[in-house]
Amino acid sequence: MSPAPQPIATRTSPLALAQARLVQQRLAAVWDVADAEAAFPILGLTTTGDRITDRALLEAGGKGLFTKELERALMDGEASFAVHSMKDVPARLPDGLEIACVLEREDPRDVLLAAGDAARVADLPEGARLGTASIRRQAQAMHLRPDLEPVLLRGNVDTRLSKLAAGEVDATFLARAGLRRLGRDEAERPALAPEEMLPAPAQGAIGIEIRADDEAARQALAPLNDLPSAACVAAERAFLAALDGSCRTPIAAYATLDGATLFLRGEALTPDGSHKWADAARIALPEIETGAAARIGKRLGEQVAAAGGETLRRAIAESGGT
Ligand SMILES: NCc1[nH]cc(CCC(=O)O)c1CC(=O)O
Repeated sequence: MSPAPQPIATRTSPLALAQARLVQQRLAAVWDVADAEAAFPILGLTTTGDRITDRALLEAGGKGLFTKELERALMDGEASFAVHSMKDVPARLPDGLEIACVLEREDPRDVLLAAGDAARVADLPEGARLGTASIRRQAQAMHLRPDLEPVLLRGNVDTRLSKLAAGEVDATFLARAGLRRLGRDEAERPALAPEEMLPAPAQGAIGIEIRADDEAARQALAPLNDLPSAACVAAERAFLAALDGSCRTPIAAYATLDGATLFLRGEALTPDGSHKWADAARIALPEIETGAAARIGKRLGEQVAAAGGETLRRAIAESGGT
């Protein structure tokens, strides 16, 4: 008798489906399963975040708009796994659920996509219309170029690219990881250096959530977990949690490992980009491990929060974070 199927819950955007398929293929390969769809069926779900297109409503909805329905499927036992872009996962998970696995991370950097092929923010024409729904990218770009005109650009990756091609905006930023997973040529445009645009916490990382008591799911995922990626993501998410915990605030963090030495950069900005607080830490870990990495992230987040003081607290409260 074959074991019970272990369904994979996912959003239904092209990127989310591509990521769920990737997890399905990896699971089938490591467990030598011939019929991947039978063993690990894909359960596509529409989330509140996919239904709402209005920014004000999105902000009122708060955290977890893109994850709640997938988590409900886990808790109800309809799914064994929920596949997420880790940057869309709130810093704190509901009780009884955990991220059991982080796949080896893709390039976490953003690419600039612009009419006229500007490769850097500095190369954009005066007053260019910058389309983004990301308050982080908007604040970081405005910090460098206060003359840019921000325009709300929503929709999935393909929609945004066609709006750029149609001239609705002059420039936008997208994560290289998402473009790569969608097989888009734009992925190979020059990536922005972290000094120019520090990525969102956990950008480029796929995480898989399970019920904490689901031993079969945890065991199935163990060979897929990439410890260095998990440690870097833990540091970045702890930085975010120390400051705010929402994905709609201008907060960026990027960790790398050189051997067991963790280098973490983090920053917070006001939404208009007028203020930026940045800091970094380079610390040798006793071993590559998420707990130690998270402690470094938390400490750096607290330092940046202290540096930002009341100005930063007010900016976070007003940008819809909590
Ligand atoms: N918020 C949407 C989202 N969530 C994850 C990615 C990209 C893939 C990743 O970061 O792993 C994107 C698109 C983008 O920001 O370009």
